[in-house]
Amino acid sequence: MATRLRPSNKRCAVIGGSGFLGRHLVEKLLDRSYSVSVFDIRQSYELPGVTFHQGDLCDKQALLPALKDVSLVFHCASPAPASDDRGLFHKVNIQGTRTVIQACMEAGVQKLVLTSSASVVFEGTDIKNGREDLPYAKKPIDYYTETKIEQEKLVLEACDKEKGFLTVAIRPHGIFGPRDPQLVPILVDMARRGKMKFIIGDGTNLVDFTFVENVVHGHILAAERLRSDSPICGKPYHITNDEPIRFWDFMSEVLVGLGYAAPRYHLPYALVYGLAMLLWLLALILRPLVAFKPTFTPMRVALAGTHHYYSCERAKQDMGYKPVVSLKEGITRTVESYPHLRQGA
Ligand SMILES: NC(=O)c1ccc[n+]([C@@H]2O[C@H](COP(=O)([O-])OP(=O)(O)OC[C@H]3O[C@@H](n4cnc5c(N)ncnc54)[C@H](O)[C@@H]3O)[C@@H](O)[C@H]2O)c1
Ligand SMILES: CC(C)CCC[C@@H](C)[C@H]1CC[C@H]2C3=C(CC[C@]12C)[C@@]1(C)CC[C@H](O)[C@@](C)(C(=O)O)[C@@H]1CC3
Repeated sequence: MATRLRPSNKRCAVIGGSGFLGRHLVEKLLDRSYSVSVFDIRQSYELPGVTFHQGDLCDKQALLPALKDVSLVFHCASPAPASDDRGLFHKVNIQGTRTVIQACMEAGVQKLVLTSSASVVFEGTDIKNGREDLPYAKKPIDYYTETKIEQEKLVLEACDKEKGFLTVAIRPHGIFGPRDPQLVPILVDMARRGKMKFIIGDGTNLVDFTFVENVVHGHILAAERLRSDSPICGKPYHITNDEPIRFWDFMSEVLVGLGYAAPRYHLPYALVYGLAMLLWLLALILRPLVAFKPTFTPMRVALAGTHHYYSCERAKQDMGYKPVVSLKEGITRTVESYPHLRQGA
């Protein structure tokens, strides 16, 4: 029996759909009766109704089959920030994104929603209620952010109403939630290694952490409002929980929720940042001889010791965005989703 084709505007592809954000996005799109194809370099799950295409997004011929009869593409693939692999970031986030844009145009895709990052404007100094018109960081702190800036520029510049190819960039910050691979697991690993006894700085710095379902909600809102007469074409949008929280209160709530002690002793921010820079340089110099990855990178220390929270007023105004899960509920659901990371597990 022929499968009933959904209207073209309900046929989408999620590039990076095997990842943390990607899988939550796929699940919500299925709930909203989209037909979904996933393109990813790895397959991390199976879901009824999802067509998986395995390949490297840098390979256009691998990409094109996943974009057949698709009108909407979500691009949420990226190498893991912790890899700190400059060449890989450049290959995937810059050259690969060019390939994604070319493939979308060749395949007749009408809408491309990019998952960017609020940190494209972050240079390691305080940002309080930052708006989207802040300039891109001239000195990004790490290679990941350096390539996320170029990636966002490529996608927003590709927006062309005449050609019927509309793009928008979503800038989440500090995504957390069930199945997150890089925040809670790394935090717990540090706690288990006795590295979470200290608070970097005075502990009062406010930051955004965004529950993953709110990020998904923002992506789908943008996709469904992306039309040639919409104000969102070719623009970036912060999507946050709209509840800035003290960085160290968030860390403590997650750690205590999982049975670990909260950080207690303060260390001067400048001292820790200077040490992190020294360690980074040492790792760079010794890389040909020995590969080691410092836990306290300059980016992580900067994120831990400065204010960095962003206004999502533009998303509220242009897309009617508001968070669907509160920070408190998000933290509770996240802690409950990691029984294997509990102290003593
Ligand atoms: N996690 C956060 O806090 C956060 C915050 C802001 C923005 N982002 C952005 O959100 C997106 C998703 O992040 P995540 O946390 O889900 O990461 P993730 O690592 O869980 O998912 C990324 C996915 O991309 C895939 N991928 C990587 N290279 C690929 C390639 N060459 N070809 C095909 N697939 C490839 C990976 O296999 C993975 O499944 C990324 O673009 C990231 O920059 C993440
Ligand atoms: C106390 C330690 C120094 C920090 C321990 C927790 C740490 C592993 C996370 C705290 C903030 C997180 C974060 C990202 C990764 C994990 C943390 C550093 C992030 C760099 C992931 C990529 C995103 O694009 C990001 C830059 C963003 O804008 O959301 C993230 C910023 C926060």
